[in-house]
Amino acid sequence: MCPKPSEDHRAAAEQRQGQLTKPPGSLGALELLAVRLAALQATERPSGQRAPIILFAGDHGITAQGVSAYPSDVTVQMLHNFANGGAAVSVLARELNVPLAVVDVGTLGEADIAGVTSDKPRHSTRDFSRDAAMTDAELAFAFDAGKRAVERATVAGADLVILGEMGIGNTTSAAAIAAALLACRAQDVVGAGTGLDNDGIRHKAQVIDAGLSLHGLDRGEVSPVEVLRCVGGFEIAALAGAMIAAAQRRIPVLVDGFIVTAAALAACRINPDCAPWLIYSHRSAERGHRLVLDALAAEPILDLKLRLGEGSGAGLALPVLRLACALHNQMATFEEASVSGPVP
Ligand SMILES: O=C(O)c1ccc[n+]([C@@H]2O[C@H](COP(=O)([O-])O)[C@@H](O)[C@H]2O)c1
Ligand SMILES: Cc1cc2nc[nH]c2cc1C
Repeated sequence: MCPKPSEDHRAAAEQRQGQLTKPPGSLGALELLAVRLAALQATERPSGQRAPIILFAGDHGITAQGVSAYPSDVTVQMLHNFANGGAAVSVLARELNVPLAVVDVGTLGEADIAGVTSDKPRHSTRDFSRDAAMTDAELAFAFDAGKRAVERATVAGADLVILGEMGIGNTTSAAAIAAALLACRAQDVVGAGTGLDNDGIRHKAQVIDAGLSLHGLDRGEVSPVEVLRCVGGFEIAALAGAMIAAAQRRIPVLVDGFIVTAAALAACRINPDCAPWLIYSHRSAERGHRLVLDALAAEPILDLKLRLGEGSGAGLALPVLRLACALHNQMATFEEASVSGPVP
């Protein structure tokens, strides 16, 4: 069970929005965002100041089938880049003045990396075109690793958490999860990922359809836990666990791109009560993202043709969210500013 947003605070925030010196609705989605955050944070003054980023990384056995434009080595190489402050999300975290926690929940890396938390059930998932990606125990471990990361990142309090991921091959896993849960063909949700050409995308779709058929996940009415176990990734399972853990702690989540949204779809199927706590940062350029967002009735904040991952889209949406709060909290009312309301 997850708690429900505060309807009293939502009503108070809606009323305040109606009194601020602007025509009603003129700040569009920013008004809805501030009202929604007020309800989630159960406060009259919503905030996005304390917004730790948690980035989960894992490797994928399915890369053996030639489904990514990059080799699996890049996942661990990027962990070093995150730790050294040179990745896109590292720059955003510095500029936004938020902490970045990087958690290795299943990369191929053998050695510990300074600045990266290692909490992994196994090095890489299995190739889901041959075997289930993980065992029940490995799935449970990764799911709980997500929960542990939320606990660590929010001990000092958090207004929300930003969730991101890194894992070569994970758009294949995310598309497989989406196709299984939305009961559609892989071709409806598959995309270029890090940069496949059209032939590569067709091959990727065939690999996914064959995997779904092998695991009996192409027949609708599938268990979301079984979908995660058979075709998921450790970072995707950790993301789903983190979302449910955050919702249980009344902490809103800023959801990043295609992969984090696929994790959100799984989390919402596992525990529908977590849905109100998930805020979608952007519409990714990855082709399947629109369909998954629509299935979640999600209206993302930005649409900037991003397709990087790492939590970078969510980082870019954070200033909009912070400014929506500042406007809500600081604008004068018609009465305070002695401004006339609409013509009666
Ligand atoms: O966030 C997105 O929408 C997104 C779209 C395409 C690719 N990515 C990133 O690219 C990697 C996966 O791409 P691929 O082609 O290896 O499956 C992974 O590290 C993701 O963070 C991320
Ligand atoms: C370089 C690189 C950086 C990334 N960040 C997230 N996914 C990525 C994939 C690649 C290939």
